[in-house]
Amino acid sequence: MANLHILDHPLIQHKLSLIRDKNTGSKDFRDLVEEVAMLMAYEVTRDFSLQDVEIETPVAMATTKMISGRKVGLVPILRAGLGMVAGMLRLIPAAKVGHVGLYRDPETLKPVEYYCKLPPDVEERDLIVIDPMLATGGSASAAITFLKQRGARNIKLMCLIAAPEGVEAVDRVHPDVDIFVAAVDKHLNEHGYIVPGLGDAGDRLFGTK
Ligand SMILES: O=P(O)(O)OC[C@H]1O[C@H](OP(=O)(O)OP(=O)(O)O)[C@H](O)[C@@H]1O
Ligand SMILES: O=c1cc[nH]c(=O)[nH]1
Ligand SMILES: [Mg+2]
Repeated sequence: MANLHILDHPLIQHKLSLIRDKNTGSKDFRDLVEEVAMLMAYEVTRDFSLQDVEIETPVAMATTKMISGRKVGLVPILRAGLGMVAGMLRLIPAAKVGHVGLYRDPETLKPVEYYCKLPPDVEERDLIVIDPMLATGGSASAAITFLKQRGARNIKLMCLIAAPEGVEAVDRVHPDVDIFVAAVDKHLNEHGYIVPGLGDAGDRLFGTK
């Protein structure tokens, strides 16, 4: 699939194994999710354009490069997407953060919206939707649809772990969206959980359950 990018850097894969381990407690889980999000941000921003700038080093004038004026927005899907925000802001500190609150109904597995607060100029920004888990794809698809309804056009999706079903679902509804993941797992189980996955990302981040 042309718009699926699997980020297989050794540091990302090593940390993802620790995140998956059921014996990793909430504090380490949070730290690792933040670190992996930061490492993934490095790849997700690879296509940012550069412009020449003139600077004076202690030795000479130089023509060098800086990121050109695109504005960036991060859009975590609540709750679990919050765990990835701080790591991404370490690399993209000028980004504004919008929040979309969705939970997945445990019976129907359909997303239910409960919150949406976005930067006012969302249509001018390059948006990165973030959520650790892409399972059926319902939540990510719904979040991207909200953003498009509010005028956003340039949207990427970044998740730690995806199920093949979720990648296909997002690609079917939003073929214009590039999807960045650290791993595509085997399948979903009968409760809609990714196998082998990491369990419930929100519960593991925040110690609920
Ligand atoms: O691809 P889907 O089938 O929609 O599932 C993925 C969604 O499920 C999880 O959220 P959850 O509903 O558990 O909410 P939470 O983050 O508040 O725990 C996860 O963080 C995604 O948002
Ligand atoms: O495996 C899954 C699927 C949905 N949400 C999670 O947190 N984990
Ligand atoms: Mg959850």
